[in-house]
Amino acid sequence: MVAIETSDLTRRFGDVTALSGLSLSVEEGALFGLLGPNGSGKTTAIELLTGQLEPTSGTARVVGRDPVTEPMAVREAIGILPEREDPPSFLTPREYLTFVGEVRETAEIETRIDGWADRLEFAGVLDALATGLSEGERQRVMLAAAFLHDPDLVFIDEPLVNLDPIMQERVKEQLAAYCSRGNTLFLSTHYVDVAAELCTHVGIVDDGELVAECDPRGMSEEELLAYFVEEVGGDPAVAEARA
Ligand SMILES: Nc1ncnc2c1ncn2[C@@H]1O[C@H](COP(=O)(O)OP(=O)(O)OP(=O)(O)O)[C@@H](O)[C@H]1O
Repeated sequence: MVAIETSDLTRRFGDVTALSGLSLSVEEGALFGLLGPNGSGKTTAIELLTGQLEPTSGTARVVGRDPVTEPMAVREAIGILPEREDPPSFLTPREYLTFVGEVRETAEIETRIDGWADRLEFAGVLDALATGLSEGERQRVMLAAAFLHDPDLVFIDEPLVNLDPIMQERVKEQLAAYCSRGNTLFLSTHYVDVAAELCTHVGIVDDGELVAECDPRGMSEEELLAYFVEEVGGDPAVAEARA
């Protein structure tokens, strides 16, 4: 079954074409990574697929629904962690996650909050005001919010930003476990190591265009980096320096 399908999806902002003719298919159970340099269109793609932005042209289906005509149905079916999002400073993580759980009509909210706080190691700050949380703690709370109602498909823009190396490993384990249960993840990242280590499929975008797709399993990080640099027309010395 297909979780996400796009055809010629395009978004312009005035003279800037943020995303140009994206045609993509993501199977259910995939851990799909949209990999691209800064400004290549990754966030725009996520915003189009999650119904936050309307395309200039082209179409998308997400869990069988059209994000333009059925944005609420898409929103109900998915989880999302945008690139820049924090829990409100005047609420505790527990209060914020309870609110999200209630809006999402989540069963056993308390148990799920405790479960995610244990898995992502923020139980110690569950009842502290969010204003005092570190960047990494905020990111973990927001990750928990994206997964709290146990959606079949989750979008995450730059999943490991602000996390220390130990917590990065913990989050990678959780993301892989989520997909191993048959769920689908759509990540955007400009980190090749994240794509190489985690993803079952990678799409490379450059300047708003999908320039290549590959299965990174069986590729080393260096091989994926060399492939990425070649596809985005970067300086090969960057990849050679890492080999
Ligand atoms: N609301 C907007 N108005 C004008 N231009 C925009 C808008 N949103 C995005 N753009 C432009 O579209 C292009 C793609 O932006 P986008 O944020 O999708 O890239 P990205 O790959 O997510 O970048 P990064 O990795 O730096 O987060 C950029 O040139 C950006 O300046």
